[in-house]
Amino acid sequence: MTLKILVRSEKKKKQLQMEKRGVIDTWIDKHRSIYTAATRHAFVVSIRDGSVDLSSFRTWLGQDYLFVRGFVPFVASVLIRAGKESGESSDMEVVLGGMASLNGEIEWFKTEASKWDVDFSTVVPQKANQEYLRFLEALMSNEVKYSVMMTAFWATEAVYQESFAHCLEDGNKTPVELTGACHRWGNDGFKQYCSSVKSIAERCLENASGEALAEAEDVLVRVLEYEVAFWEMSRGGD
Ligand SMILES: Cc1ncc(CO)c(N)n1
Repeated sequence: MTLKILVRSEKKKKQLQMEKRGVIDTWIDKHRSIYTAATRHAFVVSIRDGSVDLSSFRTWLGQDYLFVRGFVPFVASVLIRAGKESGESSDMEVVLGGMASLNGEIEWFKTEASKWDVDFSTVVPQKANQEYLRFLEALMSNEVKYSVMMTAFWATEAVYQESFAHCLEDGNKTPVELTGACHRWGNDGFKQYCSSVKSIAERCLENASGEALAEAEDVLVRVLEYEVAFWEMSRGGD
């Protein structure tokens, strides 16, 4: 290949890659500071550098167990909408896969609770947890557009994926007792699943009205804010 043709084909490749960037990436760029706050929170960074305070971890564990129990009905409602609105596409299978992994997740929380001596029956949901779940509950309404719901669903899962994958990246000093949590959300399968959910959301947003786009962007930012507030709870210790 001559140099000219090579340069041209590289340009073309770049163009194609650019075209693949969807509206969600544009929003993340626009709201980069809150996105980083959600995915590189001090609690997550402390897991990665090994300085994590175990009482913070126990607080997070108890609160996240309650969150996940509240998250299941939200995912179930996404599943119902996927069955109704996505026609022949595979949205339903993707969401069903997410539901299935939540089953294992709840079991994992219980095992961790006994390991860390956390008694879930006495854990009380904190304000940030309640508010986040109330927000997700409002998104379960039939009035909420499928594209908006999917955007929220993706953002919730993606924050955990990005956060815990960071704790496993090169150079980490993550304590071995905490690698289970990191693998749960930081593994490649979960990354792939998040990417499938993102593609669904992007496909819906491509055909969305201006109003739906504005709502989806707003919901994305709010999820990121709720995630930051959720991590913040761990600061309080038990
Ligand atoms: C707060 C929170 N956000 C996202 C997830 C991922 O499912 C989780 N378990 N908890």
